[in-house]
Amino acid sequence: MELNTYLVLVILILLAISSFINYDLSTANDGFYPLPRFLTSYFRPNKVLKEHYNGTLPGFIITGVMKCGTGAVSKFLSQHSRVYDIGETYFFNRYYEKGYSYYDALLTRRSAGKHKIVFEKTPTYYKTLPTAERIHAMSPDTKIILIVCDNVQRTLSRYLHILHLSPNSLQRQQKEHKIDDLGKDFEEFQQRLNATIDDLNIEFKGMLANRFGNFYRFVEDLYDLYNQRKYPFSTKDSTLRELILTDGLYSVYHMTYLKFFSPEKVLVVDGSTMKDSPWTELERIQNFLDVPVELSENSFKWSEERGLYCLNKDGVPNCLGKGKGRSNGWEFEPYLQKKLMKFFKPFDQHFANLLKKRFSWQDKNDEE
Ligand SMILES: Nc1ncnc2c1ncn2[C@@H]1O[C@H](COP(=O)(O)OS(=O)(=O)O)[C@@H](OP(=O)(O)O)[C@H]1O
Repeated sequence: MELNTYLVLVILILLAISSFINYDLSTANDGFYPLPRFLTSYFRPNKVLKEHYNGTLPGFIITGVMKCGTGAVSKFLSQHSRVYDIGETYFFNRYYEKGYSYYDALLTRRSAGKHKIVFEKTPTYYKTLPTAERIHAMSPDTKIILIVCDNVQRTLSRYLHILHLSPNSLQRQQKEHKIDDLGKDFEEFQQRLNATIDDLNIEFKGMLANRFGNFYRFVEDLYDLYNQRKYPFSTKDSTLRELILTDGLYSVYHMTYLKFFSPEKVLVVDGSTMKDSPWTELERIQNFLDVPVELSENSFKWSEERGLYCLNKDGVPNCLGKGKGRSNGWEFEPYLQKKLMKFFKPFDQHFANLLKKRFSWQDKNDEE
C-alpha cells in the first residue's frame, strides 16, 4: 500500500473513532430512550491516584454548597457522640498532588484516639470537577452530604463573605480583584448583578432554543460545558458574578456526583431550614449516617440576639461565630430579588425533579 493511501486510511479510522466518541446518544434512535448523558464518559480524564488507599477513611464528606449552612451542619453534627469533625481539608481539589499519605496523616492526626465516624467538610468540593471521581477512587463507600439552599440568599451571603475577607497580605490582592469584579459597594454590586443576569439569560435563551425549549436537554448541554470546563463555568472565561450565579445550578454539579455514586450514597440537605428548624434536616442526616438520633428539637435554642437557632447549652444558646449569620437584616432591592428568583426558579425545579423532592424555599418563591 502506498504511503498516501495508508495515511488517508489512518485519518479515516481516527475520524470514525472520534465521531463515535462524540456521538450523542440522545439522537441515536427515536424509538430508544438513551442513558442520561451524564452517565456516559468524557474524553478528558481527571488525574486520579491509582494506588489503593488503606489509611484512615472519612465515613462521610460534606461537599458544599458554599454559604448554604455547611458550618452550622458541621458544628451541630459534631455534638453527636458517634461522629467527629476534622474540619476543612481541601484535599480532593487543592492538595491532591500531595498524595494519599498526606490525607491519611491529616485525618489520623486530627482524629487521633477518637474512634468515631470521621468527617470533613470542604464547601467547594461539589463544584470542582475531579472531586467526585477522586473520592470514589479512594473509597466508593464514602457517603456524600450536599447542602443546598435558596439561591437568592446564597448570592447575598457570597457577596457579604467576600466583602468581609480579611485584607491580610496573602488575601489582599485576591480581595481587591474580587471587589473590582463585584463592585465598590452594595449598590454597584446589585447593578452589575442585574446586568449579569441579563447576559446569562440571553445566553441561556439561545441554548434553550437550540433544544426546542426542552429544559432537560438544555441542562445536559450545561453539564457538557461544565465537564469541558467552559463558559459559564470556567474560572478563566467567566466573571466572579457569573460564577456566583452558576454555582447555584445544582443539577449540573449533582449529575457529576451521580456519575460515580449511587443515589443512596448521596444525601441532599435543605440548608435553608438550618435557620428556623435545624432539627428537621439533622434527623434526616442522622438516619442517613445510620447513627441514633441524638440531635433533636431539644438540642437547639433560639437566639434573639443573633436571629438564629444555636446549640442549647443548659438553656443558653451557644451560637456559631460572628462570621455566620451576617446576612441577617440585608436584602436585595425588590426588583433584583424578583429577578434572581425568576432566574433560579426553573433550575431549582429541575433539581427538585431530579431528586423527587421539594425545597423549603420553593414555596416562598412561588408566593412571589
Ligand atoms: N443556625 C445557624 N447558625 C449559623 N449560621 C446559619 C445557621 N443556619 C443557617 N446559617 C447560614 O449559614 C451561612 C454560612 O454558610 P456556610 O457555613 O456554608 O459558609 S462557608 O461557605 O463555610 O463560609 C450563613 O450565612 P450568612 O448569614 O451570610 O453569614 C448563615 O445564614
